[in-house]
Amino acid sequence: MVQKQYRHASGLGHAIINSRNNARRSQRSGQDGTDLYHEQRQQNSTRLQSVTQERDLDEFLSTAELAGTDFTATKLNIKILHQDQQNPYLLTAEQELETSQRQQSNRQRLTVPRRPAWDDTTTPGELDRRERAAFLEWRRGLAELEERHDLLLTPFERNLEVWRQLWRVVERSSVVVQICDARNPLFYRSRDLEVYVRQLAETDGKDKRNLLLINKADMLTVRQRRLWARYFKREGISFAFFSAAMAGLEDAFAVLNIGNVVRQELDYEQDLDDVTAEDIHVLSVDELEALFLKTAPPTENETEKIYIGLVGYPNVGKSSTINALIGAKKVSVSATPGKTKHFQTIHLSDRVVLCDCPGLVFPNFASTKADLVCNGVLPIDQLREYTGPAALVAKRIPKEYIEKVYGIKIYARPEIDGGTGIPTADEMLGAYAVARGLIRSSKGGRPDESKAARVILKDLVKGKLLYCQPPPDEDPVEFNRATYAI
Ligand SMILES: Nc1nc2c(ncn2[C@@H]2O[C@H](COP(=O)(O)OP(=O)(O)OP(=O)(O)O)[C@@H](O)[C@H]2O)c(=O)[nH]1
Repeated sequence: MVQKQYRHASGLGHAIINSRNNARRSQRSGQDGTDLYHEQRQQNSTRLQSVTQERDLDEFLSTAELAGTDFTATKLNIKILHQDQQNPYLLTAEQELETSQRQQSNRQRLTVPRRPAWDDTTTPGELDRRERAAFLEWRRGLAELEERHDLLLTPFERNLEVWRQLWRVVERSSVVVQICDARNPLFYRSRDLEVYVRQLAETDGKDKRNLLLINKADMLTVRQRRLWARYFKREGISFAFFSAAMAGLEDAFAVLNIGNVVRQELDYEQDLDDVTAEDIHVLSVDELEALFLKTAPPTENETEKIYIGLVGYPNVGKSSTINALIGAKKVSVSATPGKTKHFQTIHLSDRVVLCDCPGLVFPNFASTKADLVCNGVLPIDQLREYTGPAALVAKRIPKEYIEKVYGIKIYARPEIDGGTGIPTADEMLGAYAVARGLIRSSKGGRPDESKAARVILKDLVKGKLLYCQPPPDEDPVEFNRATYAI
């Protein structure tokens, strides 16, 4: 029993014993026992460094068995974190890096299905068979990517009929507009669709162009638009900012752009110098229509119609954009994903015809399910595991901002008590549930965190709680600072 206790305490015990022995050894090594200066120095240096000490410390960290406690050592600073500070459904910084490297090396496998080749001799039956076979092959490739490489993908469209609609839109259009949500443009962009558009242009011999329309630009600050504009320009991506919500509200819309000029001067930054006021201008509907015409490849004559394909994930605002363009409610707008079911053509003017594709989720990488929920591609009402997405909200959006939006107070375990100062999912949800009186009757009146999560996550997706993802290599905290300072 005694032995067992001794073994159990070996890490910490050894660290202490070694340190005592070191001290004794150093005392003994003094020739005459009077060299106090050297002794002190030796003791001091033992305290401040070193290899031996690190070894003892490592041993301590790797063998300590304090239940519910995790250790992180940063240089000479040791932080003791409670395990509940790291949500098991989120990735650690190391895992994030590792996942992102794996994603990078498999990026070219995120394809959209291609329509197989056909000509006048192909019968409809034969084409149907080929399309099904090609589609199955494509699905197999993505399934393999998910399973063998352990990569999480968006819940991409698995209905061949929807992809057939996309094929028709892309074949028909001379400009393919991918509409993205400004809060995370790259998440909603399919690079491979752009490749497909270029390939089709080559095989069909009819020029086609790509355009990325960053909708919901009203959710971005001027600086955020500038950083994105710089990124897109450097990447050679044709882009434009738009706000379907503001398009009809002239005063609010004007503020978006007048604000630009004033604030642009105020927050002048050298490295954003190559971004012009035009690059970050939020287009009016007339300007958007003019951009479609300008982007389209030259036509043989002035009367030839130009087909503009509008493509995008559910809920990025395709219907709102079309409504803004046509200026009348001919297309219904809804907050429910997946409303637009069929490819429809809308004659905007004598020259411009819009081809509206059903909203569809492209294959793209995601780091966690929580990330998918926060980007609005997994339905919140059917959510069972809500702590991951809630923890992501609490991690990304400063506590003070959440408190202000809801008029609540959130307790977060302070750093001195092993916390991070950032609320955990439970701390944030508990505070919200208590403040709103969301109580679980079946659990003896305990706060209903699941209901709280649903409300908060829906507010995030709607933009009431605002978080914007920065371009690659930009710091998210810095990127969102102005939003949370208001
Ligand atoms: N803040 C803001 N919200 C917008 C904007 N455009 C659309 N929305 C909102 O985003 C939600 C989805 O808009 P829709 O136009 O229905 O989206 P959709 O892409 O047509 O969706 P599907 O029909 O499912 O394909 C609605 O709640 C809109 O009010 C915008 O420019 N700014």
